[in-house]
Amino acid sequence: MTDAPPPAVPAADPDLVAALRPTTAEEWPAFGRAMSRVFGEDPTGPYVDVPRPTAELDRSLALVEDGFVAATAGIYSLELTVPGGVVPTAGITWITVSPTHRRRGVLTAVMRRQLDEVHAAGTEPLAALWAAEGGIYGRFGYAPAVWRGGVALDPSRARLRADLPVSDGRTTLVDLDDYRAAAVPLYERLRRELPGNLARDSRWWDRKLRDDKDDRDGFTERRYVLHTAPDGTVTGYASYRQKEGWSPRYEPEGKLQVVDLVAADAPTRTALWRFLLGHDLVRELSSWTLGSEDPLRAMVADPRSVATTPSDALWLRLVDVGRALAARRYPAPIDLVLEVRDAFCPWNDGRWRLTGHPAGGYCGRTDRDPDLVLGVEDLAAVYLGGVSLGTLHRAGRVTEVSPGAVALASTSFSWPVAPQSPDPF
Ligand SMILES: CC(=O)SCCNC(=O)CCNC(=O)[C@H](O)C(C)(C)COP(=O)(O)OP(=O)(O)OC[C@H]1O[C@@H](n2cnc3c(N)ncnc32)[C@H](O)[C@@H]1OP(=O)(O)O
Repeated sequence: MTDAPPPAVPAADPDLVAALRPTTAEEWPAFGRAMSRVFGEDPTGPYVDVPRPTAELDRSLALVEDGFVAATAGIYSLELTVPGGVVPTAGITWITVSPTHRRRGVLTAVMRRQLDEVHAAGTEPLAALWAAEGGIYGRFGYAPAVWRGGVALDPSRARLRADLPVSDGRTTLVDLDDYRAAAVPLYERLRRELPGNLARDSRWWDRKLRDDKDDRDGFTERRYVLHTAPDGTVTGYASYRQKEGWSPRYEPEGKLQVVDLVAADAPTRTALWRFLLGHDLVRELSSWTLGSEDPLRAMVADPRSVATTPSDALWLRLVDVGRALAARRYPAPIDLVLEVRDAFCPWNDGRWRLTGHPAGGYCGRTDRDPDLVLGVEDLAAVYLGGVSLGTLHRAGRVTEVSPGAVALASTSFSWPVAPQSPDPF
């Protein structure tokens, strides 16, 4: 067993931690503009002077000095699908520190305050975020748990396999109201099957379906399609946008972006892709929404016809190791002692006995000898089943103390369906 010292984690300045406080509705115009300034964008749209309906100001944090908003942070109360269940999750957002205040430990103070408060409240064993840069959050125990595919293909060359199951339903273009009416209940029925999905109430659907011209990057407004079985049941939906383009020799160079695609079964998935790939004049079909293990690559006749550029999507942090590990299911039985290194959240640091099986899990403190030694960010990476613990072991990040423990844990932490994250927040 190796006994390497925990990685150096910046200590938070207690005065900075104490100076952070929630923002208010009156302060929102300054708070929102401070965020826009740091992200390098001009604030536009209806939510410049008032917060979006999804905002939770009581969970926000601001550092205000002489009326100047020097730092911002927020948390959304989310519900995340994990292998075999759904788990209340703190969705970390709005993280900015003014260039006037950089590298003085303000972010570290924000992370300290957020994780302490989420831990103390005891209702959210996980925290999650989308990272602006890959180097920011690892030191605080976060790791990418969902990877997105970055799919691109030329529909004039990519062919679906001839042996895919064929739907006897219909794919139809619909308006936004009909799309929403059908998509909301279908997503609600399916979201628990796919780790990485988030619960969406009407505020989050409003947000997801907003289609501001400023956000289209020259593409059309969104088009909406439903797939309906012969008995009228809606079994899938997709939304997409297009951009016209021509080469100097007047050859088509159009683009099509798939914004969303949900299918209840394989024939529906085939029908939706057949529809999307059937667009003439398009030479590049792309999607940033599909997960890195999306079935599409297995559906085409030539796997090289689908190019992928995977990148990290949802980052996860186990706020409370015991409760987080007990909240998911394990496809193969596991009974191991994990020695977890967590320098930033010492309440997690130490030995945990994990007993898991397909119907659930239990995880509690133990003083037995460990079978595996790993960092809390390694547990975050494998938690949704999208990253193999065996790979982290081969990378030198996980230490195997009991022979066979890596193979067992790798199998038990996996999940038959790879995670996806269609909702950046
Ligand atoms: C979930 C989201 O909202 S993602 C959005 C994140 N926000 C942005 O990217 C906006 C632009 N950037 C910023 O606002 C700031 O630079 C932040 C928030 C990234 C960092 O804030 P700071 O207060 O400067 O960070 P802080 O001083 O606490 O730094 C803590 C440690 O992280 C490191 N760090 C900070 N930013 C970065 C970065 N972008 N990449 C790599 N390391 C970083 C620091 O070097 C420091 O490590 P050290 O102690 O070993 O030197």
